[in-house]
Amino acid sequence: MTIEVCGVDFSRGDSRILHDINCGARAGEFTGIIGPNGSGKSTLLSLMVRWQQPDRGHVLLNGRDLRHVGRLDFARTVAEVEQHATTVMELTVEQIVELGTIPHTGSWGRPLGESPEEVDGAITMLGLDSLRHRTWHTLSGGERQKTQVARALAQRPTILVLDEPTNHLDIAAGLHLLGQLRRLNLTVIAAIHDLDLAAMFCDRLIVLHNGTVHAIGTPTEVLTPELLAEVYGIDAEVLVHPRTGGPLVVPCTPSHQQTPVRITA
Ligand SMILES: Nc1ncnc2c1ncn2[C@@H]1O[C@H](COP(=O)(O)OP(=O)(O)OP(=O)(O)O)[C@@H](O)[C@H]1O
Repeated sequence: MTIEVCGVDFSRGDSRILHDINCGARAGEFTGIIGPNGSGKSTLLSLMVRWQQPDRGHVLLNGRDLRHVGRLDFARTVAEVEQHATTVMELTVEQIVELGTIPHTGSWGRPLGESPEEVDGAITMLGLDSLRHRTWHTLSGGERQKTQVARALAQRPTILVLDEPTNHLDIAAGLHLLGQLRRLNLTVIAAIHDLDLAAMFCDRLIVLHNGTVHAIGTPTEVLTPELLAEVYGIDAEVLVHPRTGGPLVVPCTPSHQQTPVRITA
C-alpha cells in the first residue's frame, strides 16, 4: 500500500500553507517528515487522512484518489494518531484501544471483558498492560501517546500516519515505540522532530520548508550540514553514527552564543 501526494496546494484564508507538494510513502517503508515548526508537516498529514481537502492536486491511496475511497475501506486501511489526540469521554485505556477495531467489527455490542486479540496485542506491544483499566484523564502525557498508538494499531492498518509519535515519550520509550513500529513492516509516514531518531528509523525523509518540499531522500542523503543550515538555520556537524553508520546531527553553536538579541522595554 502506498500513499502519494501529487501537485497539492493548500491555503487557509490569506495563508498559503502548502505549495506544489509532490511526495509519498512507499509500501512497507518508514517515511519521516521533518522540517521546522510551521513548515506544514501536520497539514500535509491531515490531507493524507482526509481531515482536509487540497485546493489543488490530489492524494492517492494505492493509486486511487482519496476522494473516491469509501469511508470503511479507508478506515480499514489507514490509521492515524494526531499530534494532540484526546478523548472527550472518560474511557479506559482498553476501551480507547478497542475503538480502533470498529472498522472491522462494528463492535459496540461485544460482551464486557471480551477484548479481541488485536486489542490485547496492541496493549502489550505498547507496554500498557498495567494501565489497562485506568481512565484517560489519569494518564501521563507519554501514557496517553502510547494509548493512541495502540488504538491505531488495533485498527489493523496497512498504512499508519503519525504526527510526532515520540511526543511526550522519554528516550527509551521513543526508541521502543519506533523499533516496534519498524518490526511490523507497515507503511508508516510520521512527522518527527528528533532528527537523530528520524535518521535511525526512517528509510526516507521528506523535508518540508515554508510549505514546500525542500528535499526527499535517505537520511544520509538529506541530513547534511548545508541542508540543516538552509532549513533550520543552524550550524551543525553531521557525524557518522558509530553503530548504525547513519547520520548523527550535532548542533555546534548554542543559540545563546549566536547573534545577541536585545530586548527593549
Ligand atoms: N486554519 C489555519 N489558518 C491559518 N493558518 C494556519 C491554519 N492551520 C495551520 N496554519 C498555519 O500553517 C502553517 C503550517 O502548520 P502545521 O501545523 O502544518 O506546521 P507543522 O510543520 O506541523 O508545525 P509544528 O512542527 O509546529 O507542529 C503554520 O504557519 C500554521 O500557523
